Amino acid sequence: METIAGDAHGYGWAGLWSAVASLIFLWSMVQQYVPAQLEEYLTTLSRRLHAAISPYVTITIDEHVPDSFGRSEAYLAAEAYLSATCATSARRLRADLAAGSDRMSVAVDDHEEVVDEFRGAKLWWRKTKTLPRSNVISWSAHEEERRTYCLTFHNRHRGLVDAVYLPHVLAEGRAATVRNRQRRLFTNNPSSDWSGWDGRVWSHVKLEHPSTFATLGMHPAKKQDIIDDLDMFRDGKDYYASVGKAWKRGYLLFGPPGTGKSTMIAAMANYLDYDVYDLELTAVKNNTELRRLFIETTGKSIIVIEDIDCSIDLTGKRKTKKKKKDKSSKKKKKMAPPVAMDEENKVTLSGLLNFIDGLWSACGGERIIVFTTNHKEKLDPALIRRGRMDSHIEMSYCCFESFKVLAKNYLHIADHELFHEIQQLLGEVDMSPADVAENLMPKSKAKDVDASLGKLIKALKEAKEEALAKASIGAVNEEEAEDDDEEDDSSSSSEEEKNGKNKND
Ligand SMILES: Nc1ncnc2c1ncn2[C@@H]1O[C@H](COP(=O)(O)OP(=O)(O)OP(=O)(O)O)[C@@H](O)[C@H]1O
Ligand SMILES: [Mg+2]
Repeated sequence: METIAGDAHGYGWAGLWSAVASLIFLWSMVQQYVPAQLEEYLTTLSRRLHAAISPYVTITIDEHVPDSFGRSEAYLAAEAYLSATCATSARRLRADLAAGSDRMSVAVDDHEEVVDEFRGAKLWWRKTKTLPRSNVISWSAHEEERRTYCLTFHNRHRGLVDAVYLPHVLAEGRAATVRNRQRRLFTNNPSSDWSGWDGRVWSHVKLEHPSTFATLGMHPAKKQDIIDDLDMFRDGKDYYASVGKAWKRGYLLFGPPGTGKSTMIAAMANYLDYDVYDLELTAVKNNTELRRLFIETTGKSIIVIEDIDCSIDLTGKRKTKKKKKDKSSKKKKKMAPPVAMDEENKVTLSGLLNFIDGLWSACGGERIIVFTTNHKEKLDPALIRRGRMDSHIEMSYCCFESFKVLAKNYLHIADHELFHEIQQLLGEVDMSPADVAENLMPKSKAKDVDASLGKLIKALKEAKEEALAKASIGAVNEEEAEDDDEEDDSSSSSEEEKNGKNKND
């Protein structure tokens, strides 16, 4: 009996399997040979029937939208929202490691359903995946599988979903994406690489600079002003919209080398949690390339052009129109690089101005633009006027307040008997925070505070002596120059007298 029953059972399973296999085979044949139009017609018909009898509404959000590269923003926001809010209720999840990231992101797996509740409404999210028709040859990876989120809810919640729930999903999803993202440091690729197989105009690495406002040596009041300014900007979306301004802000950081301009940019990026686009202008051939680079930046980013006075000729045409030929204009001409003549083959001042505040800056909000320079006076006033470079921040030589921050960073001390002497010396000598930091750096693992401070005092005294020596040499030279001038004057006047005499004669 047992054997027969076992046989009957076995035959039953085999029969079932062969039936299922035949059905699958039949379905694949039907899929292959039923014309696409008929399949579409049947789908539409079944949907209409369903809509006529069901009180539920379904909204679909596709992973890829036609005529656009990459995944749709709505899909990504929905995915991030579900991962952040209701993924824990899902039984099947999919973990992934985003390129260049350390963190695993977990999302709802294919064909999994999760339930969300919002203001008393129940909403069902289901992730579906459709495979391509087997007789369609696809060249693009994302055309092979199509994923879609289907949001289903009762018809009576339609108003709520349209007006409140979907904007909520978008906002929360975007916020979750920003929270989870690995911040990146982008640099522009030379345009010869833009036509490659991936055609990327920017390359990126992880942004891992440790600088923060806490470790930045600067006067506390000035630092607080900058932090307040950044807060205003970050939370100012509605304000900028209400005054009709693009949501962007320009900072000009100027000051001698080693005073912390680049360090400040990293601190800003860390504070705001923004990406950094380090734009190397010398690698950009013309204004068209500049526009393309700008268009391919994303929001929540800081676009940086370091040493703006050296990277490019930004003197514009204004200076060529000047015809004064006095001594000082000759000097200025020597300092400035040759003026761009061929606008098609060069980034020009007007191109950069467009980049900052023209049409191109309106193609997306929440961007900060930072220029750094050691020579503010060399820049065209049009480039740095308020409204373009809204805030001009001078990064100056190390003051006592900055020194205290550096001492805390490097030696973990807030006070010391040598501080008074250092305060006096810093009042008399110009030393950059970079040089002060270098002197404070302990020589060995065991921090010898006295030795480090002693080294700094020695360096400050040497710098003071050097400055005094330079000043006395300068004074001597000036005296000599004055004497020469006097001699010239007297000789020329005696010549004039002679000439006058001759003329009179
Ligand atoms: N204000 C500061 N606070 C803390 N560290 C600083 C500061 N300024 C300089 N440093 C230190 O000195 C180094 C050089 O500074 P940074 O590159 O920011 O100077 P910079 O102003 O950008 O100089 P450059 O004009 O040459 O580009 C930094 O790595 C940092 O360690
Ligand atoms: Mg720098």
